Amino acid sequence: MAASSSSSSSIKPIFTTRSKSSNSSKSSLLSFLHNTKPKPISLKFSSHNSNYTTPPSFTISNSLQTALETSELHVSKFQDDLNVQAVTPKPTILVSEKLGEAGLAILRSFGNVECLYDLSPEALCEKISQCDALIVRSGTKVTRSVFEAANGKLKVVGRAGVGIDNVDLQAATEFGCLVVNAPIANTVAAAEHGIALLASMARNVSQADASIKAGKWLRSKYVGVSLVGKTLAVMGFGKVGSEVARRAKGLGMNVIAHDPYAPADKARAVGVELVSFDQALATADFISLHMPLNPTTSKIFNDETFAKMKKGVRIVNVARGGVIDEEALVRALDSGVVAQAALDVFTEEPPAKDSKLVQHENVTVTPHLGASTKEAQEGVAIEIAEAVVGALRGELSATAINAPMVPSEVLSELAPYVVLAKKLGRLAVQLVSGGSGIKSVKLIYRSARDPDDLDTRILRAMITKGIIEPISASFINLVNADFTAKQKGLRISEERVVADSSPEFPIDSIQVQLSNVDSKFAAAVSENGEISIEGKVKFGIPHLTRVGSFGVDASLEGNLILCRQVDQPGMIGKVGNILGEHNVNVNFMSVGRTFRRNHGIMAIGVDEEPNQDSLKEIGKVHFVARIL
Ligand SMILES: NC(=O)c1ccc[n+]([C@@H]2O[C@H](COP(=O)([O-])OP(=O)(O)OC[C@H]3O[C@@H](n4cnc5c(N)ncnc54)[C@H](O)[C@@H]3O)[C@@H](O)[C@H]2O)c1
Ligand SMILES: O=C(O)[C@H](O)COP(=O)(O)O
Repeated sequence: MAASSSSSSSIKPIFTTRSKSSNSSKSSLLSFLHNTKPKPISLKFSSHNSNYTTPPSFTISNSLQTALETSELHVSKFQDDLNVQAVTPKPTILVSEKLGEAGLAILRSFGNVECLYDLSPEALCEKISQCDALIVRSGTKVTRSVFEAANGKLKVVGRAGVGIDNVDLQAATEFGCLVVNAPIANTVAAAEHGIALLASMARNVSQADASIKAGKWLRSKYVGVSLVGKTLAVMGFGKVGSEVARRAKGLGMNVIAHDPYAPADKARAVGVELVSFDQALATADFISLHMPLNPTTSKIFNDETFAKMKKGVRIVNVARGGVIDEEALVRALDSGVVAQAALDVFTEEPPAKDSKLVQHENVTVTPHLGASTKEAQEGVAIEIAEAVVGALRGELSATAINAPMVPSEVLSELAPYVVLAKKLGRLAVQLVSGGSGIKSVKLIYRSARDPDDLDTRILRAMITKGIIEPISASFINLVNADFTAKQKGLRISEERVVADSSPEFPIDSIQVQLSNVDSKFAAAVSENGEISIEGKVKFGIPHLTRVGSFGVDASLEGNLILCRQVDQPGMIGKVGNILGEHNVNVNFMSVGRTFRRNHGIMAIGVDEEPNQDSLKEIGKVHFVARIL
């Protein structure tokens, strides 16, 4: 290799990416979920990825200062000995409503648990800034003020139950706070309560009970109606609705259902016909509500829709009070359009003592007891405690409401690509010249897998995080990456390219393209005028494999120097010497060129971060510097 001695070079040749070499830092996906100072939590993945030789336990460190994090991924030989709590300060978990003992025991084994029931909104706001996690049921309103008062400390809100209408999800997302729920454990309890209300309403059980206790014996007043042969419309054919349908069929009812999102085959499997909203209202003798409360379902049962119902219809609501316009229901009861209603839930809980609806003689009420069986409460407590502890450990939750839900086996497989994704995002943003604002990002995944068999949401979130974190004043995590990107006017699109390789590995390569921006490293600009970089995972390690039009092979570990050069003998030696003189150890060099003796780039991996002097000197090497 020969270095030319001719002159006339502009000296802005070097682009470096730096990294924290942080084997000591045991930060985790939690710091990626919540980005305060890196907290030492280790993230464990199961070991079925054949890229690994030892059962992998990764430490993903997170440092805002570092431009490109490397040395982040390492295989711990002490995985089984790693006691998470020993390396993690105990998080504080506030439980604001009664939770089953089994769940509390799980929480106590992990953090400091404070059970403070019946906190006023003000007291909750005051307390929350000391809490890493908050666990609620339906009685605690987790408002924007709570997230504001948390001052960045609150990492996860756990809803011990299904409905998350009492949590301001938008605010949670903006503040990067993960929300998880416990969607499974109370399904049967809610369905059983629905059936209990249905039967007791039809047979006037609660009214008759009250009258007999008041010393009366009114046998003819409380003649009921039969269920068998009647049509029940289940509104919302999800977990609870389908269980109610199953049970109602067992009672000999004809069951129809309305749910705009339920698959017809799921209904068919239960022997239920899916019908339109209006059809359900017009046909049903009984209507049972099982949809969530959200802006589209709020007061969906109102004067107009009651008018479409069969006269004398009977309504059960174990979903949410807010799906009914309660004043309209009183009018429908008074006019006889609705013969009876059985309600477990109310717009305001508890409802006003003089509520006309509650006091109505044709209304049966219970105080939001749907989920209140011993079995369901123990189950919910365990379900939510595990979800919250998992989130605090940095694991992605399968019940996350405002973040991609990634099953653990998928996460395990994607783990090295998650690291690659973040590094590519970080690298891409550093290639942009100072004055350019990034507006459009394209992510291209090359994979032999069927698109349905590859969930890229977490990769997209990681690349987005990598790109916007350095250009954002607020902390960015998986929860708020997309939101913040949108706020910044960043358009992110994804493309899948079918690769001709083995589907054994989920992804061949990930390419990040930034369009309509100038680059401080001209070689990173592809023929199409975009900043373009591509990476692959090789033996579990993220590699940079393409910069602009140049193929390279640089492990994204340690510090990386990228420089443009003219391909000719002597270049590697020259640059290597300069680094050696500055006591910077080179651990690899990769040269990419379009064709022989033409322009190329050099990717140099170094153990120590090179100082400005050494970079300047490298810049003086003519054929390294000249073409930049
Ligand atoms: N009373 C209680 O104690 C209690 C207990 C458990 C659940 N719940 C409530 O019951 C509801 C259902 O719970 P789940 O676990 O079955 O939830 P789920 O998500 O499994 O089911 C909800 C279903 O409603 C459907 N849906 C959404 N919008 C709809 C609309 N406009 N019309 C008809 N269907 C619509 C969805 O597609 C989904 O299939 C929730 O509101 C939950 O909070 C109450
Ligand atoms: O949405 C739910 O899970 C139910 O409404 C249960 O609410 P609870 O936890 O307040 O009983």
